[in-house]
Amino acid sequence: MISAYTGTQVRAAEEPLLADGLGDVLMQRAAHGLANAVVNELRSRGSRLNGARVVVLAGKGNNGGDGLFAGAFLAARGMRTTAVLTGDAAHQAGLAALERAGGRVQRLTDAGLPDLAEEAARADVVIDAVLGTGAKGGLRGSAAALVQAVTDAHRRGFVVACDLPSGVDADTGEAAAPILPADLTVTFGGAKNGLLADPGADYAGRVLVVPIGIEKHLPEPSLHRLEDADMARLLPHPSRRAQKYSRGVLGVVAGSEDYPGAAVLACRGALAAGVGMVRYLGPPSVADLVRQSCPEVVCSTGTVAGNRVQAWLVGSGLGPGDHDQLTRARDAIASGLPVVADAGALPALPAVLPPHVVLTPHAGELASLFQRLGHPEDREAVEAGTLAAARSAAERTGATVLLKGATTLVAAPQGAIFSQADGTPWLATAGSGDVLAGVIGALLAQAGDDAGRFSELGIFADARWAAIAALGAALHGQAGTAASASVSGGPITAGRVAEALPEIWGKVSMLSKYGAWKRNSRSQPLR
Ligand SMILES: NC(=O)C1=CN([C@@H]2O[C@H](COP(=O)(O)OP(=O)(O)OC[C@H]3O[C@@H](n4cnc5c(N)ncnc54)[C@H](O)[C@@H]3O)[C@@H](O)[C@H]2O)[C@@H](O)CC1
Ligand SMILES: [K+]
Repeated sequence: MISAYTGTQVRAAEEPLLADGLGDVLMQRAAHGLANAVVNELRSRGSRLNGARVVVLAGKGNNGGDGLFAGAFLAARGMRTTAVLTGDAAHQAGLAALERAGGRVQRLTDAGLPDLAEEAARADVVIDAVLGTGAKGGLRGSAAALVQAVTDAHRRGFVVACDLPSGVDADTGEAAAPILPADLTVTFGGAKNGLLADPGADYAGRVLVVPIGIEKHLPEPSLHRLEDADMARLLPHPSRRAQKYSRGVLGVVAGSEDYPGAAVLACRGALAAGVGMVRYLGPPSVADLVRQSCPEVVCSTGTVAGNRVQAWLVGSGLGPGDHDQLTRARDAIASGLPVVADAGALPALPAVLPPHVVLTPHAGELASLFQRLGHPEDREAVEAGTLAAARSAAERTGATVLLKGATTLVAAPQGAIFSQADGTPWLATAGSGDVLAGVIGALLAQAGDDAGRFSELGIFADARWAAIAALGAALHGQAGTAASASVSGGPITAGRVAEALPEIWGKVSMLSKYGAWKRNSRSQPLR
């Protein structure tokens, strides 16, 4: 599991070491990690180290200090290193080290700005060390103008952000333009929340965490990302004596005369995600289409109360006029069973919900939900602060909220947050969300009552609903990526995502089987 922290949490973890006079040591470790990452990146690109041109944009705080010391390491390895001091001051020891190692120092002035921007654009590596966790707001003045000019220029090299791209808020992922998009962010002590939430993640590139010795002082992380090994442990597996009912039955209330395909795609997503059985409830014409497309699904026009299931999926492909379907959606919520509530169900639900209801809005739907709750926010505001929006929606509704996007965030009402970014932009295609709802519904039906499986990973009680939704987002994202890879990175349809999912499930599960094999391989043979 990848853990992330607010800037404040990381700074608090540094405190005991700073109190012991180890501030310089921490900075050396950070700078060394940064310089190593630059060297590795140059090597992996087949570039020569000796003579490589490095430009360090250095602010006046400790982030600039990290950048200057890293520049000193690189200059000592024979790289032509220039530090551009963007503020009215600079970290003195870092500056001295850089100069001792043979680096050049330039102070940023309005007159010199075009030449310095040109030098950065021509460099093999630009290190962005202007602002770190101590920043208040974004870049200003000539530093902002320089970063804008370097961003606009046709660059030949790559950009490495020191701790985080300057202008990204470490705690929230909010982005104050201009920001130099990084190819790689080297972050110290622990990942920052803002690197794993949009829009900050847009600027971070790959994220590398460099340990600096504060790790044992870090508190509980404020954000988690499931990795394959976690997924392997969380994915349900049928017991030897399983039968279809014991494996979990999902009831699906989706699709309408106007959007019948949503029902089919939701059912296909659920069937691909290991559920024992899918029961579909909806209008006769949609039920007919579901029967033809997915003969495995048991269809009826009945009521929620008349169908025995372990979880419900409601809302995909429903409009405000679909009264019978919306009544079923509300009945499903009232049943007390786990529910994934998507799309058309979102405006029709009670204002206060339990954590085992998982809402799956995109940014526009979340903005509408806020308006309905009397807290007007527009889509742009949600997109500008996805972490805060997801968290606030979960707090206000009491439900688990999954906010769809390039980075999908899942917020539990008690505060746990998961961030998954396993997908491809090709997943932004009609019907993709219906498949996702199906996958999450299937997981709720199979794993909802298995709290122990989650507590083994330190995910307790009501946070498990968020973990299930994050697991669904990860499977769906990986399936989309695999589907696109199977057509050499080309476009995909939602149906292909469902088709690709069982193999992703199998591959991820092999990780846990491999773990079991390793354990067995150390034990005595049976005969
Ligand atoms: N505290 C420590 O011991 C360590 C800190 N580290 C580095 O230090 C960074 C944090 O350092 P600082 O607390 O000095 O903060 P920053 O380096 O993020 O910058 C804050 C400095 O810039 C000024 N400033 C704040 N907002 C600004 C803005 N919008 N525009 C222009 N100037 C602004 C502040 O007055 C302050 O001088 C981390 O991100 C990390 O890179 C690492 O060296 C590891 C150890
Ligand atoms: K930075």
